[in-house]
This record gives sequence, structure tokens and C-alpha cells, in this order.
Amino acid sequence: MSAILETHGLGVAIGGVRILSDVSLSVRRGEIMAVLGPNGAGKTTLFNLLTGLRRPSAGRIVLNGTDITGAPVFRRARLGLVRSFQITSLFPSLTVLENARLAAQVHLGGSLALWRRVRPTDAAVAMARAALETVGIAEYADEPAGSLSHGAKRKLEVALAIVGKPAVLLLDEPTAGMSAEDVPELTEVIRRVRDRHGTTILLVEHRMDVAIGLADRMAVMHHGTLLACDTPDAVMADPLVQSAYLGEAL
Ligand SMILES: Nc1ncnc2c1ncn2[C@@H]1O[C@H](COP(=O)(O)OP(=O)(O)OP(=O)(O)O)[C@@H](O)[C@H]1O
Repeated sequence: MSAILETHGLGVAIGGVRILSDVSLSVRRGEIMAVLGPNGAGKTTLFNLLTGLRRPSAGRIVLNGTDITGAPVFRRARLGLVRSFQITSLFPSLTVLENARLAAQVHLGGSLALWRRVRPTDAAVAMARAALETVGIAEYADEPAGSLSHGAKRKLEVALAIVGKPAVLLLDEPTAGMSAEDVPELTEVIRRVRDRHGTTILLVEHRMDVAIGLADRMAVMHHGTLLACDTPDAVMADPLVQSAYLGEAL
């Protein structure tokens, strides 16, 4: 399988302190990869580099053969790399469908200028409905987004991100704040997105059990470096990973 997203020697230093060092990662087309690691390992920093919220001090990021190291967020999105929206970016008083339709409108090149009335297009509505169906919340299309349960809101976040069928979807702790019984449904949604659209999915995940059940491969970070990147079985058997999680000196 070929790589769709690669990092080469990524590093970040803040005030002379290295918080990420020499991270070289290769995400294969169509795989689900989970990024794990103890607190402070550098997961969020890596995620922010990939999404374009932070610039690296060293190294390169390549998407589908194009260097996107310094590319702004919107250009990455145009090239097919999209991160999930956060619940806080939903419009609670608009319906679920309207939220998804606005995301589709933006993808189609429209404006999200709320002071102007954005004319719904058939294409945007069709894209929105398809995304809601994929994540399994089509039945709530006409409900205000604010009235959804926490679990359904997380699904809506995913729907907003996939309206344009991105090549690569980045999910930042998709199960954060979810009750244990809601987690399997969301992981099923994530798997469905990959299976239906061939989307490559990279997610930061705290829950080891979720990562093991969902990911084709897991990348484990520790002290700002990439410790291991392999199948869940191989990673779990890796003594370096075991000692990182047990907090032993490396
Ligand atoms: N802006 C910053 N200034 C200084 N140090 C920072 C900054 N951002 C992150 N760090 C440090 O870099 C390290 C990695 O942080 P990061 O948030 O990427 O880790 P993480 O793996 O996402 O942790 P968590 O699981 O706790 O969210 C931590 O030691 C953190 O304190």
C-alpha cells in the first residue's frame, strides 16, 4: 500500500526546548492509524503540525506527493486533508441538516458569511444528507444540533468533516468525553467512513482499547519522539512501548 501522508524528521522547539524530535511517519492510503502515547508525549503537537495549526521547526510534511509543510489550513483541505470539527463549532440552534449543509457549502466554494444569506444548493443538501446517512444520524436531520446527545454530536462532527469526502481525515480524540457504552457506535462510524469512501484516517486516541480495536496500525509517541509504529499486536508486544506506559526509564 502506498503512503498518502508522510512526515520526514518533524521537529518542534519552543524557547530552545525540543517538544518533538525527528518524527518520521508514513500513513498508508486507506488505513486507520491511531496515535497514542502517555500525557505530554507530543500527540497534540504532531496533530497540530499535520492540520496546519502549528509550523515545525524542522522536517517536512508530504500529502499525496505534495509538500504541505507550510501550507495554510484551507490549502490542506483543498488537497484533501481535513480535520474533524469540534462540538464547539456546531451551530446549536440550526438543524443537524443545516449544519451539514453549511459545511458542504464551504466545501463547494461558497461563503460562510452569516451576515449574507447563503443560498442552499441542491448539491450541498445532497452532500449533507449523504454525510448524515454515513454517520447514522439522518433521522435527526431536522432537529436542532444543540438538542443532540453528546454521542450524536460527535457523529455530527464527523459528518461535517466528511461532506466533501476528504482523502485523509484527522480526528482529535474522537471518543473524548464519551461514556463507555457510546464508544462502540462511534468507532463503527469511523470504520464505515473508511470502508465506504476509502478515507485514510489518522486519530489521536487516549483509550488503548479503542485504538487496538479500530486501528490497522498504531503510532506510539513518548517524550516527543516516535517510539513504535506497527500493528496493534506488534506494538503491544514491544518492550519499549511497555516500559513507556509503565513509566520506566528508557
Ligand atoms: N506552547 C507550548 N509551550 C511550551 N511547551 C509546550 C507547548 N505546547 C506543548 N508543550 C509541551 O510539549 C509536550 C508535548 O505536548 P502535547 O500537548 O503535544 O502532548 P500530548 O501527547 O498531546 O499530551 P496529552 O495526552 O496530555 O494531551 C508537553 O511536555 C507540553 O508541556
